[in-house]
This record gives sequence, C-alpha cells and structure tokens, in this order.
Amino acid sequence: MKNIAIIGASGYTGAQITSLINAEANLSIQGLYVSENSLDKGKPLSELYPTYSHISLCLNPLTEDAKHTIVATADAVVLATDHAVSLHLAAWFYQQGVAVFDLSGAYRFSDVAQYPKWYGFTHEYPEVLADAVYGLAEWNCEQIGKSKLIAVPGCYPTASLTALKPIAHLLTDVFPVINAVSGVTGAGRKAQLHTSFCEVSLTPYGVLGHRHQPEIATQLGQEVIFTPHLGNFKRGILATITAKLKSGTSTDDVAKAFQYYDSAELVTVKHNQFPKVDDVVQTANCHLGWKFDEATGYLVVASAIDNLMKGAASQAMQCIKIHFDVLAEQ
Ligand SMILES: NC(=O)C1=CN([C@@H]2O[C@H](COP(=O)(O)OP(=O)(O)OC[C@H]3O[C@@H](n4cnc5c(N)ncnc54)[C@H](OP(=O)(O)O)[C@@H]3O)[C@@H](O)[C@H]2O)C=CC1
Ligand SMILES: CC(=O)N[C@@H](CCC(=O)OP(=O)(O)O)C(=O)O
Repeated sequence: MKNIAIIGASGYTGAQITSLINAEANLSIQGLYVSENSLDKGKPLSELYPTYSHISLCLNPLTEDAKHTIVATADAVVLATDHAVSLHLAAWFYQQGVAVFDLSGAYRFSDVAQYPKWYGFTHEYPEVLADAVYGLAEWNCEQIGKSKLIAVPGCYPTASLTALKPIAHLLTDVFPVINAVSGVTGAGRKAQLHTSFCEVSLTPYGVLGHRHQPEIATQLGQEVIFTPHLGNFKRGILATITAKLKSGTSTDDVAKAFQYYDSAELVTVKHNQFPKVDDVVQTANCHLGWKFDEATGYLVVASAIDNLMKGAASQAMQCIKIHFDVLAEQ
C-alpha cells in the first residue's frame, strides 16, 4: 500500500487524480491540500465537487507542519499546482526523499535556459532538475520506474507526442503542423475572463509562441508548428497533425510504425478512421486515427484525449503505477 498526498486537490486535475487514487485498492490518500490561505481550506472536497460525494476528505492548508507530516507519512506527493508553485514544492519534497509526481511544467525541460522564456522564472534547482524524468507513460516506462521526480507531460504534448513519436524516424525537415483544440478545463478552475461562459468561442491562441511548442519539439527531436485552440466544450483535446514523410515511405511503413502501440492498453490506432473527443472524455485512453497519401508523402494523424485524464491525472496515475509497480502487487 502506497500513501499519497495530493497538493492542489481543489483544482480540476487535483480533484480528478484524487478520485482515481481513491478508487485504487493499493493506494491510499495521505491528505488533500490547498494553499495555506486558500478560501477552500477546511471544506470537504465534495462541497466543491458533489460528484465526489463518496470521498469524505477535507481540503487542508499546506502549512509547514503539514509539509513535515507529509514527509513523515507519505510515499509520494502529487503536485496539481501552478508551475511556479510546483517549482519549489517539488524540489523540497524530492530533497526530503519523497517521490514527486508533478503535473506542472516546472520540471519538463532538462535545459534550465528554457524556463525564463517559457515560464517566466529562473529555475533555482538545476541539481534536482537533472534527476527529473519526463512522464510520457508509453515511452519512458523504464526511467519513470527509476526516478523519484516525474514531470508529467502537458495535455497538448501528450496528445501530440503520442501521435508523432512512432513516426519520428519517418519525418523530414518539413515541420509537422499540429492544430489542437482543447476544452476549457485545460485552463484550470480559477476565474479568468477569457474562459468565462460568454467569452469562450472557438479561436486560436498562443500562435507561434505557446510553451508546449518547445516541449513537443524537445521530446520529439524535431521542430513543429503548434497552434492551440480554445473550444466551447468542457473536457478533451483533439490534435490534428499534418506531417510530410520521407520520400518512398509506404502506407505499410506507417502502419508498421504505429504497431508500437499494439501492446499499449490505453492507446488505440485506427487507419482511415478518425477519433472523436466524446469517445475519450472521462477515460484514460488516447485514440489515434491516420491516413497517408503515398503520392504526396503527406500523413494526417489525429489524436484525441481527455485533457484532465490522459493529459494530466490518469497519466500521472500510470506513472505512479509504473513507479511503484502497483499492478504487480495486486
Ligand atoms: N487543466 C488541465 O487540463 C491540465 C493542467 N496541467 C497542469 O496541472 C497543474 C494544475 O492545473 P489545474 O488543476 O488545471 O489548476 P487549477 O487552477 O484548477 O488548480 C490549482 C490548485 O492549486 C492550489 N494551489 C494554488 N496555490 C497553491 C499553493 N501555494 N500551495 C498549495 N496549493 C496551491 C489551488 O487551490 P487554492 O488556490 O485554493 O490554494 C488549486 O487546488 C498546473 O500546473 C497545470 O498547468 C497539466 C495538464 C493538463
Ligand atoms: C485551454 C488551456 O488554456 N490549456 C492550457 C494547457 C494546460 C496544460 O496542459 O498545461 P500545462 O503545460 O500548463 O501543465 C494552456 O494553453 O495553457
């Protein structure tokens, strides 16, 4: 039995992973935490999320005492907090010997030079960062098992990399073009004008400047054009990607490349059939669909995930299970 503290549990991803951990026989919840002065401290999680009325846990303020109790009693912490909050908490818990599963972007780049530009802070913990592993579950299983600091990928990078990594060896110098639409929960639970009901309307944002572009490019080993869009739905991401493949590539070559996922429980690949967001919402699955034009060498591959699940909480759960080998204990 592994005991897990969840910090940022009142947020969308934090509440989601709380429900997943609560449902696992071999995991227990050490406690749910919000910031020390949170308006929600002391409230039952179910007051914020009546859908979780079966979870009778309250939100605790993350005081210094609480942090020390977590170190003494928890095997791991999940950080479902903003990048700038995770930056410090991840380093502190990691240095105390607690395994850290960070849903933020604070440890996703191994190069410290990337942080000021994309996250607006200088990374103060290069020695901790050096131990961090990128938690793309279907690709980095061995490393996730070994490191006690897992940087769980962003939602758009999960959708994009799951689609592109199998065909990375077939790409040319032509940058793959990723157009992705996300539901509004991708922006988190806090009130913001651009995510309010009357403001949301399908539109691109972060054009040629979203922080997930370098995250995808770094992990793929190839530059990409990435354009995110905010859609007027709550959950889910659909990334539709166009890529020019090497001259002489056949449809069979592409099919063979996607066979990488033949043994992957959560990734489904279809040829000439394209995924829908509704089919993956509330699930841990990624649905891929592709079509290849041998005459022009262009591939279109679409990838659908639930941003709060495969794009955050359920991928963190995959990492937790890999790391602790929870399934093997059952
Ligand atoms: N939403 C999504 O689809 C995805 C999000 N992510 C990443 O996951 C992280 C969480 O995102 P999301 O759930 O959307 O965010 P939310 O804004 O919904 O939730 C943030 C949580 O952090 C808490 N919090 C804020 N400051 C502190 C602090 N100093 N100490 C402890 N808790 C704190 C908040 O509670 P309070 O303010 O009351 O203290 C709240 O519980 C972010 O880094 C995000 O980038 C990654 C992939 C997908
Ligand atoms: C719709 C929306 O706003 N989505 C978020 C991405 C959420 C996510 O995956 O984020 P992190 O890399 O921040 O962890 C955004 O574009 O910033």
